[in-house]
Amino acid sequence: MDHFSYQDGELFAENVPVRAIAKAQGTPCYIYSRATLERHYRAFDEAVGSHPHLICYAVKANSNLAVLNLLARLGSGFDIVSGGELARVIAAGGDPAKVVFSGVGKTSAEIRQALQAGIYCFNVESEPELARVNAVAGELGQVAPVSIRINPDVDAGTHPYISTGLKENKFGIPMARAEAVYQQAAALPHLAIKGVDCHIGSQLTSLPPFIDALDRLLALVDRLAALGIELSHLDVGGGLGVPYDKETPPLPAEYADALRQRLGQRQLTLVLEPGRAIMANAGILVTEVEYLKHGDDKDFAIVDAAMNDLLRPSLYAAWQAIIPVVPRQGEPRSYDVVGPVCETGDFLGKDRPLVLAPGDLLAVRSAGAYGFTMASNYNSRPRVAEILVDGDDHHLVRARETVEELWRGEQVLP
Ligand SMILES: Cc1ncc(COP(=O)(O)O)c(C=O)c1O
Ligand SMILES: N[C@@H](CCCC[NH3+])C(=O)O
Repeated sequence: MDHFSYQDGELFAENVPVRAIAKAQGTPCYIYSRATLERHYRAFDEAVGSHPHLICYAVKANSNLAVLNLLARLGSGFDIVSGGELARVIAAGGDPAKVVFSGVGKTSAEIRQALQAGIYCFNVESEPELARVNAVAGELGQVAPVSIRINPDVDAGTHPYISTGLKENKFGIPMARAEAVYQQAAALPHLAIKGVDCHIGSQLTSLPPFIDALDRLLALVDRLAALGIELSHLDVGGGLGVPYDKETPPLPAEYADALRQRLGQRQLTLVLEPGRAIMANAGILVTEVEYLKHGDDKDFAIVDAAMNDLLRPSLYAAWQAIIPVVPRQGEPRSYDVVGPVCETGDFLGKDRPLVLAPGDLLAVRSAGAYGFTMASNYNSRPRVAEILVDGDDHHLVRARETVEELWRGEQVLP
């Protein structure tokens, strides 16, 4: 359930007609629902319940400051993958002491920034990174909290570009090296071992891969304890999928129950890094039909949003529902919904049965995660506005870029 629904023949975001927002703010625009994102966060938090836990929302899914601020106010921690994301979390009022730092390519400057901010833990992804974190912490006279990200070699059964827990993927340290790397970490003076981490991929729609990975991690926790290395937390990453179409992923409650059962009596703090499951269905992308073009083989609806605004369909052949903001009566035609960008791969959806006229508004659903954050300025297109709906109100939480902003910092030769 989300808070985008038809009432009186038109699409509403919570209690506000989408048409009114588009009129006030122009199109394309992203619209987020506060009620939906808060409900999703609480679903995770309540599902883990009394077991000690920290939910570290994956900032890459949607890093709008207003979104981060709402999550911070609910008590959320954050999973970051760059110094830029850390800066956004802090700017939004997030608590650095609830931040985990993932990613295979942390620079020395980013490690320094995170140590100075006082983050909860680094999820270390390689042996050279372990040495680097130790060295930077030493320069600062600090001890860095670390977990090792283990690559458990589990098939997440998702799109190959977003599968991260297989041996051939760049992420984490192979299980076969795990004990040796923990022993190295234990011997380094500027590291404090806190936990173990994994993240096997995104948009997972069934429990077994999560459970399989968790079981492998728990076995490692026991082997480490036998070596005298005690961990205080276990980070299972993110990855819980959402229904874009007919998928039936487990609900946060089922997912968290399954994790808790596996943990049994162990008092390891459970860290979760959900991104998509919190934000995807808390957002839509609204776009206007500019032209209808009827070819010999195809009908095209040319809209004002494009692959630079929402990349998922082009990049992963991802399917997202496209619905009219004000449905019309009539016989549907099968449209490819395409943008103005000069690429054949620029489409938001293919073969969509729709009744359309130029000027109509369409909403691409499930666009709250990996929508705006993956947007670019390709074709010199300014990034679009983001609006947050809160009950009867809507707030512009990021203004549409101006074309002048696109060349800020650029110069011609004197
Ligand atoms: C390390 C890490 N944690 C968390 C996430 C969030 O994943 P999702 O949005 O699928 O929950 C990702 C992205 O896949 C990730 O790479
Ligand atoms: N960007 C991806 C998810 C990747 C997750 C990042 N580790 C998507 O849109 O589905």
